[in-house]
Order: sequence, then structure tokens, then C-alpha cells
Amino acid sequence: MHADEPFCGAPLLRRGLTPVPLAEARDLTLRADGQALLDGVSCSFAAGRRTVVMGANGSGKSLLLRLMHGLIRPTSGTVLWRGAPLDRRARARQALVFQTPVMLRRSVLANLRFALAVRGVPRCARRARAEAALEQARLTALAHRPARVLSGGEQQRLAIARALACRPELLLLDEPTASLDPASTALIEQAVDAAHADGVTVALVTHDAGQARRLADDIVFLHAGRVAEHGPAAQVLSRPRSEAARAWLEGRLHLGP
Ligand SMILES: Nc1ncnc2c1ncn2[C@@H]1O[C@H](COP(=O)(O)OP(=O)(O)OP(=O)(O)O)[C@@H](O)[C@H]1O
Repeated sequence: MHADEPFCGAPLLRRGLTPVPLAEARDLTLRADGQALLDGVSCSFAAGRRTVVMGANGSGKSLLLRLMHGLIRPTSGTVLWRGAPLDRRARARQALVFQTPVMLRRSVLANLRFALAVRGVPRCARRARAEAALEQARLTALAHRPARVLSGGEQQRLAIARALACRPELLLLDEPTASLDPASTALIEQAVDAAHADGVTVALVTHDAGQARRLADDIVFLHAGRVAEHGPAAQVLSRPRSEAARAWLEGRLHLGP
């Protein structure tokens, strides 16, 4: 497969089935100050799978997630949702969790209930749904604490619980464990696993090759704003085809596009 070709899920392809990607980037270019930050990026997040986006600092991973979520518009190219251009309704089927979560100046529980209100969940259903999400995230004991005083790991778990309480089809996570210790990282990975087991499609940015091995079904490897590799995790991690991914996985420096 050519590195820039959309990849839609190897097991299905092996069985002769062609899945429609849940979300797809088609030839996305993003320019700023005369510079291409993303340059002809095509890739897809296949339904029901966990796609891990990897690459060096500044390779364009966060920008790709923001484009896929419609937070920013590409200079050219298209973001597709179930084969049609991304629109407001489709955006509501996604949830994006930032590396540094944004918490309202309210309690943990109120943060969850507010998110549900914004998504139009009826008032009578909010409390039960918020409490269930807290229990799943093991945050029930902290329900009435101001969200902003929680530790980094707890805030990240709350941010993911808040996103999942809205029942997205696609959960986009931008380096959710970047500054967390192994125990907090394990709790986040459990939450991702549970969401995936519930049928949520996951796209996750990480620098951690161990995390990619544990979580990824597919990998998109970006280098200097381009897709260097896109394929099943087992293949990309053990037999990378691009020099950029090979060097990165071996911990060597690789400079230049
Ligand atoms: N609004 C912007 N205007 C100009 N340049 C930008 C803007 N946002 C991001 N960039 C640049 O685009 C490039 C890619 O940024 P991005 O945040 O996607 O990288 P990343 O792969 O997520 O990096 P990291 O691993 O360090 O988080 C970087 O060089 C960054 O400086």
C-alpha cells in the first residue's frame, strides 16, 4: 500500500469487505504564513477501531485531530464523516479531549452535567448519566470537589468521562497521558479500552511507543506534515516502511522531510 493511501481496516479487507471509514481526511493541506503545516494528508479512522497517530514534535498530529473535528478548516482538501463532508451534526457525534483539559469553575459532577446539558440531554436524565460516568472513571468520591483542584491525572479522567457521557461515535484524544505517571496512564488506557469495547471508535495521539503497542489497531505516522505510514499497528510497529518511522521507533534522529 502506498503510504498516502487511505487505510480502512486490514482484517475486513482480508475477508474481502471494504468498510466505509467513520472519518476520513482527503488530501488535507493546511497553510499558515506561507508554510504548509499539513501537506496532502490522506488517512482514515475506521469504524470500531483504535487509530493511534504518532510522529515527532511538530509533525502535525494535533492539527490533524483539530481538522478532523472541524475546529479548524483546511486550506484545501476535505474531511469526510461516513463518506459525506463533515457538518455540525457529524461534529456532535465526535468528542475531542485536549492534552490539557479545560474544566469549568464548578464541581466535578456539575462539569459532567453541564456537558450533557449542552448536548441536549434532557434534565431528568443528566444526573444518572453523570453519576454513571463518574463511577466508570472511578471519580465518584470526588464528585463534589471543584474540578480545577483535581490532579492532572484526575482531570484527564474527568475530561474523558465527560466526553464519553455524551456518547460519541468517535473519541479523539490528544496525548491524554503525556504528563501522567504509570498508574494514571493505566487508568486512562482502561477507560479507552472500555470505550472501545462499547463500540466507540478511537483516534489517539501519543509519543509513547509502548502505549501504541498496547492500544493501537491501526497507526498513522506523520512526518513533517505528511503521512509517512498508515497501516495495521503490528506491521507499522514491527516493520516500518518509511525511514522516518523506522528512525523514530529505534530512537534515532531523523531530520528533514
Ligand atoms: N495556528 C498556527 N499557526 C502557525 N503555525 C502553527 C499553528 N498551529 C500549529 N502550528 C505549527 O504546526 C506544526 C504542527 O503543529 P502540531 O501542534 O500539530 O504538532 P504536533 O505533532 O501535535 O506536535 P507535539 O508532539 O509537539 O504536540 C508545528 O510546527 C506548529 O508550530
